[in-house]
Amino acid sequence: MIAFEHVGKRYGGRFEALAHLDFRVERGEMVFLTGHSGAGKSSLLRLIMRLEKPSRGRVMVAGHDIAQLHASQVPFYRRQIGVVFQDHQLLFDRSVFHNVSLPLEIQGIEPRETARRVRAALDKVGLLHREKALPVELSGGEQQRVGIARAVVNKPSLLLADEPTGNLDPQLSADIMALFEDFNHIGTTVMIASHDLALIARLRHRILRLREGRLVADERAV
Ligand SMILES: Nc1ncnc2c1ncn2[C@@H]1O[C@H](COP(=O)(O)OP(=O)(O)OP(=O)(O)O)[C@@H](O)[C@H]1O
Repeated sequence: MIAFEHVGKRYGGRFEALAHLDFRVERGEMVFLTGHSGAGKSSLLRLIMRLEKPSRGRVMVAGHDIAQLHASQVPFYRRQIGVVFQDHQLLFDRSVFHNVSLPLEIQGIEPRETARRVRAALDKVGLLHREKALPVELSGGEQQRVGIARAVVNKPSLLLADEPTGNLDPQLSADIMALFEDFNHIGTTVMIASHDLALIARLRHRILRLREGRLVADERAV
């Protein structure tokens, strides 16, 4: 699904945020990405989203070198990727329903189909009964689940998350990770950047460890 081939990323002049990255993630895998602050986790995810291009090497996704995509193809490429952020980036003047429907509205999906898909996504994250609520009326964990519903409403084949439990207490963090596991069980490839070492060690998935932009360990659960 994802292959990094000798990938390096420099910002500006000489600073190397990522270097010599070589790894593959197979379709249907669930992988954690960890490392200290500044190790390059977000940069790596931004390369997969094609928000950045590598300075060296190739990032292959579903068999394509994504640096070669024409600008007009990039929106279609991104639609197969669901993204969850730490601060969930919800629109606070829109209901839960409308936050989740936004990606479908942008694509021009007709309203009845949109409503069906939004409710299916909200159902999966356990928030169907909150569709009319505004984000401020929800707890932090519920807000993050709205962010996840929005990320999966397009049924992406790849789900990326950048510190999705960063602001949550341990129980809510475990609940959110269980939700990612549910999506992984139905075939979605999942990659999660997290520095919550205790939590990710318990979950027993593959862990890629970055240190100063290099891959220093690739640990598979036994
Ligand atoms: N757009 C940018 N321009 C210049 N430097 C950048 C840019 N984005 C990231 N960096 C630098 O690249 C390095 C890696 O940053 P990155 O955000 O990928 O790390 P991270 O592991 O996600 O850290 P954190 O957990 O703090 O978000 C850092 O030194 C950062 O300052």
